[in-house]
Amino acid sequence: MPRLNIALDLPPPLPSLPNQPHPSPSPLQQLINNTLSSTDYDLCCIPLTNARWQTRWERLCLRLTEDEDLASPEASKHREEVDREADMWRREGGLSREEVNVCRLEETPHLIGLGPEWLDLDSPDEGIRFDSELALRAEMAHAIYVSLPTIIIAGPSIANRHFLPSYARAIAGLLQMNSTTTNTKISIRIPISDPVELISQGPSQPGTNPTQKLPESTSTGSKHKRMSSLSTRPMSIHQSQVNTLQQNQLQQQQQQVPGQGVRTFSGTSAASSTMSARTVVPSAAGDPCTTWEMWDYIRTVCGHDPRLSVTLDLTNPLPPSVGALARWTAEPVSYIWLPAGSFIPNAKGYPVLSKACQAFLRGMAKLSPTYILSGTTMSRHPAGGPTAYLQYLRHITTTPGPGVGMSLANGASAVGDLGAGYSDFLQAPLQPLMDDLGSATYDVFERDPVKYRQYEAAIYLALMDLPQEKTHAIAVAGAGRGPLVACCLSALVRAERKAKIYAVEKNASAFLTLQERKALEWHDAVDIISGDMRKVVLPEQVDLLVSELLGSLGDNELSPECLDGAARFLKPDGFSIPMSYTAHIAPVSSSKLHYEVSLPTRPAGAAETPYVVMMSAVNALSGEGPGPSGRCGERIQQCWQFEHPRKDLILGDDGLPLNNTHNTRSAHMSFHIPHAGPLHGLAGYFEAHLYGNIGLSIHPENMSLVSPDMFSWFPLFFPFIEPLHLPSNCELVVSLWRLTDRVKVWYEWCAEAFLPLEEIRSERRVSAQQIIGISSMGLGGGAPSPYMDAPTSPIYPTHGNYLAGGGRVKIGQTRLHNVGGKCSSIGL
Ligand SMILES: C[S@@+](CC[C@H](N)C(=O)[O-])C[C@H]1O[C@@H](n2cnc3c(N)ncnc32)[C@H](O)[C@@H]1O
Repeated sequence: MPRLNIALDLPPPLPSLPNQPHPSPSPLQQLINNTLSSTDYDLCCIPLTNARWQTRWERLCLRLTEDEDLASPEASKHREEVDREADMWRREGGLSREEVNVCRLEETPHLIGLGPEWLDLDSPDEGIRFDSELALRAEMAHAIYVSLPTIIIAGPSIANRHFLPSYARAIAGLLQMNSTTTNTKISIRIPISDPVELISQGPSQPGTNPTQKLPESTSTGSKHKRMSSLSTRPMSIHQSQVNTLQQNQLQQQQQQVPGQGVRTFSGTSAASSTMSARTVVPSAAGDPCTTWEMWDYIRTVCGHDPRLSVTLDLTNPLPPSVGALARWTAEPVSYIWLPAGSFIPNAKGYPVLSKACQAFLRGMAKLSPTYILSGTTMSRHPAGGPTAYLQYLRHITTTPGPGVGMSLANGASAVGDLGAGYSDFLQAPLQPLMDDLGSATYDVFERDPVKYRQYEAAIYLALMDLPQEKTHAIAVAGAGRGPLVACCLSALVRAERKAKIYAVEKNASAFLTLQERKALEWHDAVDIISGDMRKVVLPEQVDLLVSELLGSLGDNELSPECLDGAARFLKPDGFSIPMSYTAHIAPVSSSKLHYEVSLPTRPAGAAETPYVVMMSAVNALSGEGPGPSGRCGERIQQCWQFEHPRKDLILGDDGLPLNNTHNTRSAHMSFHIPHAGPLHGLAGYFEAHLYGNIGLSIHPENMSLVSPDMFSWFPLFFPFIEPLHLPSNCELVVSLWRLTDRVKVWYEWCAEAFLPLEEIRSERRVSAQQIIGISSMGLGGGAPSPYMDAPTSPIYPTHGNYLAGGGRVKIGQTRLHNVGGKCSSIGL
């Protein structure tokens, strides 16, 4: 496993600023250098600014409480002066020298900067929100000035979900600062879980501590005891609406029967009349997603900016659900914050991580996050001292073990060095029919011993079913540089059968290699024929038609069309190897792949094109089982099948089918989505039945049984232009078509999301009326729908095929992608 970076959150005190001109190195540089040279840490992490900045900001931006404000003439004069100073600061912005911990370019290369914890971008107090944003912009400007590689910004407050839009808008604004010139990245520190949600959903992971004290901000909703000094001004219409809304919510909450209501969590800050607004987006039992949902909201508002990432904070307990954890493997997690408190003591008192946490970190390794260890000097564990955390973490991150989530990276372990650099890299699928492959591409194919072993085994079994005394005939259609011809020759020897082999290849360059092999190795045992298998004529009919024209989805390199043309070669009782193949898909989430397909440098239509991808930072969204409604299929579902040879086709005089309609296909599949996530695309796989019990498979759940360690094919990725947000326990209906005209074949795809009524009405989720109540709680929202309990509600119809097995509420859909093959197609 590659070595991952580990950073030390430097404990206070930090060195004071230099007191002589241009010291080199500066005191901070010296501290960083000493730390990195005397330990095995790679980076250091410190707050960008210090307590003086907090003091000044609070003095300028917060109003004194009535107790503090003596209302004397001197006091109000003083207040006026401070207000003036505050407005000057609001106009000019900026930090002063003694307020920053980092002030020189040379100090930042090995540094991660922390933004202030005390800023409140989502405060219930509108003035505090605005002044927090101004303050953070000053920090960002400084971070950009000193070329800080990353600034980690404290995440939004779980208690203030209602004001998350303000938080996200402020971050979007930061990303715009010097956006064309700066490399400074922003990482949002998001807790791995919301302890309140975990407690309400049941027991936590063993080795974690669900009862630990909630962070202050979680329970109060406000980080500041005072109000904003801006709040002394006339209240905006928005703010007064928010206040009314919150009061209504509080009343509703008080009227609700305990245990059945909308979960709100509100508290008043000590001296503020403004309330917090913990509006929990309802999550299904077993899917703690509050904190992920906050991140999802922020990055969506920020347009999936590549300079924005997550710092996943493991201070809170891990959610007990593996699926809830696995979603982070498809997110841009650049940092993992590991406080000493997240370790547990082993029998000898050394700090170790729970088994669940180890598995989680191993699963995250594919994202190459940097770990930040904090609180290591606080002597929380009896043995090992401050370096014990680092040594243990190095051990965990360099030794392989089971990780969370299903691997979608077919053959990734077998491909080894050959696959280096392929992770999440988008490759245009090969078009071996339209294009002529280069020798280097054939070379890569031929390095996979498993594929040819399977073919040879299948050919051997087929030969064993032929009589020994006769001389048979075999056609290898699409022979390339000849490896399948070699497989046939070996199988003939093993099976003690005799056969003439005909090798057909349309790539004139590959045909040169075939000529050479015939001259030097095969001689009369093999006849080579140059041309398209749909047109060439063989001197005799054959017993076996061997081909490998399979793409990642099976049929996407036009194996069906080519083999329709080559079926003429077969005797009436002849066999094709492969005999059949199937296409399979699963809905996936991957912000990396979504970002890659959406890059402005890609050609038009790039986001409506299927790609071959060795999937790594990808999470499967679908779950096993039928879902709450009983309507859904497996986690990875079969779309369709092709069989060869087809005997039911009407053929023309040339022996070819009159048209290609028989090769069109359509599939409509329902998937259960147990854990909320954004749908970014579909992962496509194939399985081929070669002969007897021999096959090829890149289906993630079957590959290790059917053709273990085969690495010739990576999955196909069908992207969605716009991610579709899927809530937990919803149903996703995916439609995929294989279409064709006279000159090409193409795929079209789209998806729809539904929330089953069973789920909405289930005891585990809030009642349907409450759902409507929640969705209408935004400003201007009305009362719960009067149609809710009507038997033939237009919102929740309960009859008709479409809703067979119970109703469901449509919650979203994508557009149809690649209509008419306008963005991608495969030439016939
Ligand atoms: C995926 S490669 C397989 C090559 C080789 N059989 C192997 O397994 O390594 C497919 C081969 O079929 C050839 N091919 C594709 N369509 C063909 C057609 N219609 N007629 C003849 N050859 C074709 C391509 O040029 C290419 O060499």
